[in-house]
Amino acid sequence: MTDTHTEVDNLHIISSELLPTPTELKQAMPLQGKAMQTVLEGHRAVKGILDGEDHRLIVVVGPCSIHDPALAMDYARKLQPLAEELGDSLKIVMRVYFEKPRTTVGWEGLIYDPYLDGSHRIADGLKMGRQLMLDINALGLPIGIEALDLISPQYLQDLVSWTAIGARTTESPTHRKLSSGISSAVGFKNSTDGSLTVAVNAIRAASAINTFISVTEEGKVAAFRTSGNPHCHVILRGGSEPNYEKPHVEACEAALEKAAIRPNIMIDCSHGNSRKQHELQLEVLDNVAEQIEQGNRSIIGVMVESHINAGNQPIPDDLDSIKYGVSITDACIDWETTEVALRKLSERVGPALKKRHSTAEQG
Ligand SMILES: O=C[C@H](O)[C@H](O)COP(=O)(O)O
Ligand SMILES: C=C(OP(=O)(O)O)C(=O)O
Repeated sequence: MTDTHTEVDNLHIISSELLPTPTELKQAMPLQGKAMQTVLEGHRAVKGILDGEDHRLIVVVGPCSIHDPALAMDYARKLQPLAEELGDSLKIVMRVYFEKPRTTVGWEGLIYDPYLDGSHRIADGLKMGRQLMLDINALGLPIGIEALDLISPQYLQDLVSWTAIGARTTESPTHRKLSSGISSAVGFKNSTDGSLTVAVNAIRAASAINTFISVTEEGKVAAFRTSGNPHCHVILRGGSEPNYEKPHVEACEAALEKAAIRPNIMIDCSHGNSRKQHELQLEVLDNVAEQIEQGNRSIIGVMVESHINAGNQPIPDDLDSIKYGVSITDACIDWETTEVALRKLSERVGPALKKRHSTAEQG
């Protein structure tokens, strides 16, 4: 502790460890070449969809959490050709979630605990995370994350094409301020109890000018002033009951219109909407496709939790016995199911998306 330490502060701090600065990490692992092009194109496409200039549907798909970079690359190598194949109708963004918000306690993701053993080697987690994000972007596959920690974006956010604020933090003023300065589009989930108002309020807050305290890329504390993020949208993820069907979507449209916010809605097929049963994501996806076929104009994207193999597993005591390609957080659908589901989605919504775009242009 420093010499400003008194007998009444830091009572519960056991230790602290300096981390590399964001500049140090970025200089060692710079964003350049194809990876840079992927992020630029990812921003452009996602924002174009939210602005109604690009007819496609955003599909944020991938593991609930990343626990093994090599495995994440195996998944990315499967997803990238599919993203290219379906690129006329779907803008596929890989879920690369490595900060996990827990309801109480549990493994907190690759950045906070990269070795899955409670050692919390954050410096290694940041390095592993940045390298993985560079590698996925270098394949031409854009990345979506959940922004949970308020400082880690300085290390990683340049690699992100779409950002979520989770159900547990949408009401948090500091996450709203952070979002107002994030360069990518940001989706706000409804809260875990199903409340939509917090997400609508979050968009209002994040699109406004804000000031917040954080660290600079050189690791100094600074007050950051933001211009507000014009590309925010709602994510309906269900609560105690699902909220993806037409009446929920219409209620969400009305709430957004009342708040003078462009009605852009993403449907999370997982979480409360699947009642945490991974196979039920397919029913949600079918329902969304039907809504779009029937003329829905506000659904701009879907989220799907998918991995190489289905289901989930607890983290075993013996880490060598962890099952390959299976989630260690929420259960996911497997790759084969994902591939079929996304092809079917593309086939079903492709013509309807083009039609809604051309009628919007005429109108
Ligand atoms: O998406 C993952 C989980 O739903 C979220 O992190 C909460 O997990 P928990 O309720 O298992 O802690
Ligand atoms: C934690 C997540 O979702 P939610 O915030 O909706 O619970 C998630 O998408 O990983």
